[in-house]
Parts: sequence; structure tokens; C-alpha cells
Amino acid sequence: MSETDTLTALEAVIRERLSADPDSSYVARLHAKGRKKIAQKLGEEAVETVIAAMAGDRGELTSEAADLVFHLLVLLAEAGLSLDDVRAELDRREGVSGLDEKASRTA
Ligand SMILES: N=c1c2ncn([C@@H]3O[C@H](COP(=O)(O)OP(=O)(O)OP(=O)(O)O)[C@@H](O)[C@H]3O)c2ncn1[C@@H]1O[C@H](COP(=O)(O)O)[C@@H](O)[C@H]1O
Repeated sequence: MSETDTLTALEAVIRERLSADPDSSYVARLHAKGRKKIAQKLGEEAVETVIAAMAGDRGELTSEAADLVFHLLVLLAEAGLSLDDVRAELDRREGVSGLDEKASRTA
């Protein structure tokens, strides 16, 4: 059996649920409210994550971080972007900083 990582699997479900019945899907309900509402939810979850971190509550931080990542995936999906787009950007940066490192070593 091939393994799919949790985020990739969740991303696929979210993409599918964007057009589901809002009565049966949280993602569909949020999507129906529009990008502004999704972005607002993401902002709220970010604040709640910061509060949990500052309180030093690891359990709460884990829970809020999960909410944050989930809502980020919903926002990306609504915008027609994917985790692969984010991965590619991070890889590009690693490539750039890798080059910077190499340049500073040879300077
Ligand atoms: N991983 C999640 C997930 N994490 C968090 N949430 C929802 O995100 C919301 C978090 O917002 P709040 O804590 O502010 O709670 P709330 O008061 O209910 O939110 P609002 O009424 O303000 O929108 C809650 O309603 C959670 O249920 C999630 N809802 C769905 N999923 C997964 O997403 C997939 C698609 O879900 P459906 O669209 O419901 O089919 C499934 O795999 C689900 O397990």
C-alpha cells in the first residue's frame, strides 16, 4: 500500500469538498462565504496559535497549529494553489540560500 502524507491527503479532501454541499461540509460552508472569510479564519487561528505558544501550553499549541494549517490549506485551495506550489517555493529558497552559502565559502 502506498503511503500518502497527512497534509497531501487532507489537501485532496479539501479540494474535493470546495464544491460539496455546505450542509454536510465545513470546507464547503467556509468556501461559500468567500476568500475574505477564509482569510479572516486563518488570521484568527494564527492569533490563537500565538496565544497558545506564549502560554507555553504544548497541547493547545498543537491543536491550534493544526487548525492554522488546516485553514491555510483551505485558503490555498480556494486560491487555486497547492502544497506543491509552496514546496517549490521553499525548495527555490533553499537553492538560493545554498548558492549564497557556496558563494560565501569560495569568497
Ligand atoms: N481537519 C479539519 C478541521 N480542522 C478544523 N476544522 C474546523 O475548523 C473550525 C475551527 O474554527 P473555530 O475553532 O473557530 O470553531 P467554530 O466556532 O466552529 O468556527 P466558525 O463557526 O467561526 O467558523 C471548527 O469548526 C472545526 O471543526 C476542521 N474541519 C474539517 N477538517 C477536515 O477537513 C476535511 C473536510 O471536512 P468537511 O468539509 O467538514 O467534510 C475532513 O477530512 C475533516 O476531518
